[in-house]
Amino acid sequence: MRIAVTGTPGVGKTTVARRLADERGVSYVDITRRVREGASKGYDEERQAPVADVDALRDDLPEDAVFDGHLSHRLEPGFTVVLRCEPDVLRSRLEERGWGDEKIDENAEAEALDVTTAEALDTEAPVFEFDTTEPTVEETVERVARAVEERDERTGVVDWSAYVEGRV
Ligand SMILES: Nc1ncnc2c1ncn2[C@@H]1O[C@H](COP(=O)(O)OP(=O)(O)O)[C@@H](O)[C@H]1O
Repeated sequence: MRIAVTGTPGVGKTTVARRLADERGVSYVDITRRVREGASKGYDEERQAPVADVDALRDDLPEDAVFDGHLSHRLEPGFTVVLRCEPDVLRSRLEERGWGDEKIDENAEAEALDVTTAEALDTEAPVFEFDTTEPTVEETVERVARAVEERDERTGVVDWSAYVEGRV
């Protein structure tokens, strides 16, 4: 089965996807890296990032794998895991990466507004949403693995509306 691990930068995709792939003994696919290394069509100057070629990405994926990337839910997975993180905690994770304020604001806002979850729900795959704010990495991986086994589809597990209201 193909499992997509998606969400805003900093929510924990790489950490969780690598461990999940290890546990399941399947390939780990870094989708963002594939875009950077050629699965792209042009360059977005404003975002300073290549524009992903989703069709090219989709054509070249193993049958049994865990996909890591904020686009991975668009690659027709069998199951989508959307990781979530409280926006202020997310801000500190992104600050640790040395990201600039504008990029941090943009991503914290997208997280607060459930952007990735809404996109994932617009695809065919069942969606499992998981909050990584409080639990340890180990707890998160265990819960995600169990949810995949049990096909425990669930969304609406977080509500960051207070964050949005605090900023209007
Ligand atoms: N429960 C958790 N699940 C995943 N990552 C977590 C969790 N709690 C804290 N983290 C930390 O958050 C950071 C997430 O980074 P990363 O996995 O690269 O995110 P992403 O791939 O979404 O950008 C890591 O430093 C990780 O250790």
